[in-house]
Amino acid sequence: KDDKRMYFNNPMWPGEAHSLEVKEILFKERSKFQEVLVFESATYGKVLVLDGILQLTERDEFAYQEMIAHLPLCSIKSPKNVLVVGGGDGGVLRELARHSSVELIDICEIDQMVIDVSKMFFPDLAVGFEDPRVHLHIEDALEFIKRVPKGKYDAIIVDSSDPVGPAQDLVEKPFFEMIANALRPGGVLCNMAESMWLHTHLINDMISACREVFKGSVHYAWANVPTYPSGVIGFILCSTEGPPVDFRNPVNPIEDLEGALEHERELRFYNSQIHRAAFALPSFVRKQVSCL
Ligand SMILES: NCCCN[C@H]1CC[C@H](N)CC1
Repeated sequence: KDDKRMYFNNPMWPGEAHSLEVKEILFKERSKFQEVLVFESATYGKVLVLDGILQLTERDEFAYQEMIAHLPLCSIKSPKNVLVVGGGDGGVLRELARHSSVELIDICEIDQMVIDVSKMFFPDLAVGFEDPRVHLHIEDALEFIKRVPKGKYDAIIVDSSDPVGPAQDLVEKPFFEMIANALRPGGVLCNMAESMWLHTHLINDMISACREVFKGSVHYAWANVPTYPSGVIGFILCSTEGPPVDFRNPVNPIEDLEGALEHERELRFYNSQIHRAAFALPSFVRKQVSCL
Protein backbone atom coordinates (compact mmCIF):
# COMPACT_ATOMS: atom_id res chain seq x y z
CA LYS A 1 0.00 0.00 0.00
CA ASP A 2 1.63 3.26 -1.02
CA ASP A 3 0.62 5.26 1.98
CA LYS A 4 2.92 8.20 2.70
CA ARG A 5 3.76 8.48 6.38
CA MET A 6 5.22 11.40 8.28
CA TYR A 7 7.18 10.59 11.47
CA PHE A 8 7.25 13.03 14.36
CA ASN A 9 10.37 12.22 16.30
CA ASN A 10 12.19 14.87 18.34
CA PRO A 11 14.98 15.00 20.94
CA MET A 12 12.26 15.94 23.46
CA TRP A 13 10.92 12.36 23.20
CA PRO A 14 13.96 10.24 22.31
CA GLY A 15 13.53 6.76 20.92
CA GLU A 16 9.90 7.13 19.92
CA ALA A 17 7.84 8.82 17.22
CA HIS A 18 4.20 9.37 16.38
CA SER A 19 3.45 8.76 12.71
CA LEU A 20 0.48 9.97 10.69
CA GLU A 21 -0.55 8.89 7.21
CA VAL A 22 -0.42 11.88 4.87
CA LYS A 23 -3.05 12.33 2.18
CA GLU A 24 -1.99 15.76 0.92
CA ILE A 25 0.42 18.53 1.88
CA LEU A 26 -1.63 21.75 1.97
CA PHE A 27 0.93 24.39 3.07
CA LYS A 28 4.63 24.50 3.82
CA GLU A 29 6.65 27.71 4.32
CA ARG A 30 9.18 29.21 6.69
CA SER A 31 7.93 32.13 8.75
CA LYS A 32 10.30 34.55 10.49
CA PHE A 33 10.44 32.09 13.37
CA GLN A 34 9.73 28.51 12.29
CA GLU A 35 8.65 26.14 9.54
CA VAL A 36 4.85 26.07 9.24
CA LEU A 37 3.32 22.89 7.72
CA VAL A 38 -0.31 21.89 7.20
CA PHE A 39 -1.39 18.57 5.76
CA GLU A 40 -4.55 16.53 5.32
CA SER A 41 -4.07 13.26 7.20
CA ALA A 42 -5.85 9.98 6.51
CA THR A 43 -7.52 9.70 9.93
CA TYR A 44 -6.76 12.82 12.05
CA GLY A 45 -8.23 15.48 9.76
CA LYS A 46 -6.04 18.48 9.00
CA VAL A 47 -2.80 18.73 10.95
CA LEU A 48 -0.70 21.77 11.98
CA VAL A 49 3.04 21.22 12.47
CA LEU A 50 5.62 23.81 13.61
CA ASP A 51 9.32 22.99 13.16
CA GLY A 52 8.45 19.33 12.82
CA ILE A 53 6.40 19.20 16.06
CA LEU A 54 2.68 18.28 16.03
CA GLN A 55 0.70 21.28 17.30
CA LEU A 56 -2.87 20.14 16.69
CA THR A 57 -5.11 17.89 14.61
CA GLU A 58 -8.78 18.39 13.84
CA ARG A 59 -9.48 15.02 15.42
CA ASP A 60 -8.65 15.91 19.04
CA GLU A 61 -7.69 19.61 19.24
CA PHE A 62 -10.86 20.30 21.23
CA ALA A 63 -9.59 18.20 24.16
CA TYR A 64 -6.57 20.48 24.59
CA GLN A 65 -8.29 23.79 23.79
CA GLU A 66 -11.24 23.14 26.11
CA MET A 67 -9.03 22.03 29.01
CA ILE A 68 -6.47 24.84 28.78
CA ALA A 69 -9.29 27.44 28.64
CA HIS A 70 -11.87 26.09 31.11
CA LEU A 71 -9.59 24.67 33.84
CA PRO A 72 -8.56 28.26 34.80
CA LEU A 73 -11.75 30.14 33.91
CA CYS A 74 -14.08 27.76 35.74
CA SER A 75 -11.86 28.06 38.83
CA ILE A 76 -12.65 31.73 39.49
CA LYS A 77 -15.91 33.65 39.71
CA SER A 78 -16.86 35.87 36.73
CA PRO A 79 -13.47 36.20 34.95
CA LYS A 80 -13.36 39.52 33.04
CA ASN A 81 -9.90 40.28 31.64
CA VAL A 82 -7.99 37.40 30.05
CA LEU A 83 -4.59 37.19 28.31
CA VAL A 84 -3.62 34.39 25.93
CA VAL A 85 0.11 33.94 25.23
CA GLY A 86 0.62 32.00 21.97
CA GLY A 87 -2.52 30.25 20.77
CA GLY A 88 -2.30 31.80 17.30
CA ASP A 89 -4.51 29.06 15.86
CA GLY A 90 -7.47 30.66 17.66
CA GLY A 91 -8.76 27.50 19.34
CA VAL A 92 -8.37 28.83 22.89
CA LEU A 93 -10.15 32.05 21.87
CA ARG A 94 -13.08 29.96 20.60
CA GLU A 95 -13.37 28.37 24.04
CA LEU A 96 -12.96 31.61 26.01
CA ALA A 97 -15.89 33.08 24.05
CA ARG A 98 -18.22 30.70 25.92
CA HIS A 99 -17.69 32.75 29.12
CA SER A 100 -20.22 35.62 29.03
CA SER A 101 -18.53 37.31 32.02
CA VAL A 102 -15.36 37.88 29.95
CA GLU A 103 -15.07 41.47 28.67
CA LEU A 104 -11.52 41.62 27.27
CA ILE A 105 -9.34 38.95 25.64
CA ASP A 106 -5.80 40.05 24.76
CA ILE A 107 -3.85 37.54 22.67
CA CYS A 108 -0.10 37.85 22.10
CA GLU A 109 1.14 35.63 19.27
CA ILE A 110 4.66 36.10 17.89
CA ASP A 111 4.06 34.53 14.46
CA GLN A 112 1.55 36.12 12.05
CA MET A 113 1.88 33.16 9.71
CA VAL A 114 0.31 30.83 12.30
CA ILE A 115 -2.77 33.08 12.39
CA ASP A 116 -2.99 33.37 8.59
CA VAL A 117 -2.60 29.60 8.15
CA SER A 118 -5.24 28.88 10.78
CA LYS A 119 -7.71 31.21 9.04
CA MET A 120 -6.99 29.43 5.74
CA PHE A 121 -7.10 25.80 6.89
CA PHE A 122 -8.67 25.65 10.38
CA PRO A 123 -11.79 27.87 10.25
CA ASP A 124 -13.32 26.02 13.22
CA LEU A 125 -10.42 27.26 15.35
CA ALA A 126 -9.81 30.66 13.74
CA VAL A 127 -13.47 31.50 14.44
CA GLY A 128 -12.09 32.54 17.84
CA PHE A 129 -10.61 35.70 16.29
CA GLU A 130 -14.08 36.92 15.26
CA ASP A 131 -15.18 37.60 18.85
CA PRO A 132 -15.32 41.42 19.34
CA ARG A 133 -13.70 41.05 22.78
CA VAL A 134 -10.48 39.79 21.18
CA HIS A 135 -7.53 42.19 20.82
CA LEU A 136 -4.63 40.76 18.80
CA HIS A 137 -0.99 41.67 19.48
CA ILE A 138 1.65 40.27 17.11
CA GLU A 139 4.81 40.38 19.18
CA ASP A 140 7.12 38.52 21.51
CA ALA A 141 5.23 37.85 24.75
CA LEU A 142 8.39 38.66 26.71
CA GLU A 143 8.11 42.25 25.41
CA PHE A 144 4.33 42.47 25.62
CA ILE A 145 4.15 41.29 29.24
CA LYS A 146 6.63 43.99 30.36
CA ARG A 147 4.12 46.70 29.36
CA VAL A 148 1.15 45.17 31.16
CA PRO A 149 0.00 47.23 34.18
CA LYS A 150 0.13 45.43 37.54
CA GLY A 151 -2.89 43.28 38.30
CA LYS A 152 -4.60 43.77 34.93
CA TYR A 153 -5.81 40.24 34.23
CA ASP A 154 -8.03 37.76 36.05
CA ALA A 155 -6.59 34.86 34.04
CA ILE A 156 -3.59 34.25 31.78
CA ILE A 157 -3.32 31.21 29.51
CA VAL A 158 0.08 30.27 28.07
CA ASP A 159 -0.71 28.14 25.04
CA SER A 160 2.86 27.85 23.87
CA SER A 161 4.76 25.43 21.70
CA ASP A 162 7.60 23.43 23.26
CA PRO A 163 10.35 25.36 25.04
CA VAL A 164 12.68 24.93 22.07
CA GLY A 165 12.78 27.79 19.56
CA PRO A 166 10.38 30.75 19.84
CA ALA A 167 8.85 29.57 23.14
CA GLN A 168 12.20 28.93 24.87
CA ASP A 169 11.93 31.78 27.36
CA LEU A 170 8.34 31.07 28.38
CA VAL A 171 9.25 28.42 30.94
CA GLU A 172 11.81 30.53 32.82
CA LYS A 173 11.28 32.18 36.21
CA PRO A 174 11.60 35.80 34.98
CA PHE A 175 8.62 35.23 32.67
CA PHE A 176 6.56 33.70 35.47
CA GLU A 177 7.37 36.74 37.62
CA MET A 178 6.03 39.08 34.95
CA ILE A 179 2.94 36.88 34.54
CA ALA A 180 2.31 37.01 38.32
CA ASN A 181 2.69 40.80 38.23
CA ALA A 182 0.12 41.05 35.44
CA LEU A 183 -2.45 39.02 37.42
CA ARG A 184 -4.79 40.46 40.07
CA PRO A 185 -4.67 39.03 43.62
CA GLY A 186 -6.26 35.55 43.34
CA GLY A 187 -5.80 35.65 39.57
CA VAL A 188 -4.91 32.40 37.76
CA LEU A 189 -2.35 31.14 35.25
CA CYS A 190 -2.82 28.02 33.12
CA ASN A 191 0.38 26.96 31.35
CA MET A 192 0.85 24.12 28.87
CA ALA A 193 3.10 21.70 30.75
CA GLU A 194 4.17 18.79 28.54
CA SER A 195 3.85 15.09 29.33
CA MET A 196 4.15 13.42 32.73
CA TRP A 197 5.45 10.31 30.92
CA LEU A 198 8.22 12.18 29.08
CA HIS A 199 9.11 15.41 30.83
CA THR A 200 9.05 15.06 34.62
CA HIS A 201 12.35 16.98 34.91
CA LEU A 202 11.01 19.92 32.92
CA ILE A 203 7.73 19.77 34.84
CA ASN A 204 9.67 19.70 38.12
CA ASP A 205 11.66 22.78 37.10
CA MET A 206 8.54 24.66 35.98
CA ILE A 207 6.62 23.81 39.14
CA SER A 208 9.56 24.75 41.37
CA ALA A 209 9.79 28.14 39.62
CA CYS A 210 6.02 28.60 39.92
CA ARG A 211 6.05 27.72 43.63
CA GLU A 212 8.60 30.49 44.20
CA VAL A 213 6.61 33.03 42.21
CA PHE A 214 2.94 32.21 42.84
CA LYS A 215 2.03 32.50 46.51
CA GLY A 216 -1.50 31.15 46.07
CA SER A 217 -1.65 27.55 44.93
CA VAL A 218 0.21 25.53 42.24
CA HIS A 219 -1.28 22.36 40.77
CA TYR A 220 -0.64 19.99 37.87
CA ALA A 221 -3.49 18.66 35.75
CA TRP A 222 -3.50 16.49 32.63
CA ALA A 223 -5.63 15.40 29.70
CA ASN A 224 -5.53 12.56 27.22
CA VAL A 225 -4.83 13.88 23.73
CA PRO A 226 -3.90 11.09 21.29
CA THR A 227 -2.10 13.50 18.93
CA TYR A 228 0.57 14.44 21.47
CA PRO A 229 3.59 12.31 22.35
CA SER A 230 2.63 9.64 24.96
CA GLY A 231 -1.01 10.61 24.40
CA VAL A 232 -1.16 13.03 27.32
CA ILE A 233 -0.54 16.72 27.83
CA GLY A 234 -0.28 18.52 31.16
CA PHE A 235 -1.19 21.92 32.52
CA ILE A 236 0.26 23.86 35.42
CA LEU A 237 -2.37 25.93 37.25
CA CYS A 238 -1.24 28.68 39.59
CA SER A 239 -2.96 31.40 41.56
CA THR A 240 -1.43 34.58 42.94
CA GLU A 241 -1.63 35.58 46.60
CA GLY A 242 -5.13 36.72 47.50
CA PRO A 243 -8.55 35.05 47.52
CA PRO A 244 -7.70 31.32 47.61
CA VAL A 245 -8.40 29.29 44.46
CA ASP A 246 -9.30 25.62 44.86
CA PHE A 247 -8.66 24.42 41.29
CA ARG A 248 -10.05 20.98 42.02
CA ASN A 249 -13.58 22.17 42.75
CA PRO A 250 -14.69 24.58 40.02
CA VAL A 251 -16.52 27.53 41.65
CA ASN A 252 -17.73 28.59 38.22
CA PRO A 253 -18.89 25.28 36.71
CA ILE A 254 -19.32 25.33 32.93
CA GLU A 255 -22.70 23.60 33.31
CA ASP A 256 -24.06 26.69 35.11
CA LEU A 257 -22.83 29.13 32.47
CA GLU A 258 -25.83 30.12 30.39
CA GLY A 259 -24.90 30.08 26.72
CA ALA A 260 -21.68 28.12 27.29
CA LEU A 261 -23.16 24.76 26.36
CA GLU A 262 -25.65 25.50 23.63
CA HIS A 263 -22.87 27.57 21.98
CA GLU A 264 -22.89 26.64 18.27
CA ARG A 265 -20.09 24.19 19.05
CA GLU A 266 -20.88 21.87 21.93
CA LEU A 267 -18.19 20.97 24.46
CA ARG A 268 -16.74 17.63 23.39
CA PHE A 269 -14.20 16.95 26.15
CA TYR A 270 -14.43 19.32 29.12
CA ASN A 271 -17.05 19.06 31.86
CA SER A 272 -16.91 19.52 35.64
CA GLN A 273 -16.21 15.82 36.30
CA ILE A 274 -13.28 15.83 33.87
CA HIS A 275 -12.15 19.07 35.54
CA ARG A 276 -11.94 17.36 38.94
CA ALA A 277 -10.41 14.17 37.52
CA ALA A 278 -7.69 16.13 35.70
CA PHE A 279 -5.95 16.87 39.02
CA ALA A 280 -5.81 13.21 40.10
CA LEU A 281 -2.20 12.18 39.54
CA PRO A 282 -0.51 8.78 39.18
CA SER A 283 1.70 7.86 42.15
CA PHE A 284 4.93 8.05 40.10
CA VAL A 285 4.10 11.65 39.19
CA ARG A 286 3.51 12.67 42.80
CA LYS A 287 6.81 11.03 43.68
CA GLN A 288 8.86 12.49 40.79
CA VAL A 289 7.34 15.95 40.82
CA SER A 290 8.53 16.76 44.28
CA CYS A 291 6.21 19.54 45.37
CA LEU A 292 2.85 18.06 44.27
N1 LIG B 1 -2.86 25.64 20.43
C1 LIG B 1 -2.14 24.55 19.86
C2 LIG B 1 -1.66 23.56 20.87
C3 LIG B 1 -0.20 23.72 21.14
N2 LIG B 1 0.17 22.88 22.25
C4 LIG B 1 1.06 21.78 21.94
C5 LIG B 1 1.23 20.91 23.18
C6 LIG B 1 2.20 19.78 22.93
C7 LIG B 1 3.54 20.31 22.45
N3 LIG B 1 4.46 19.24 22.19
C8 LIG B 1 3.38 21.18 21.21
C9 LIG B 1 2.39 22.30 21.44
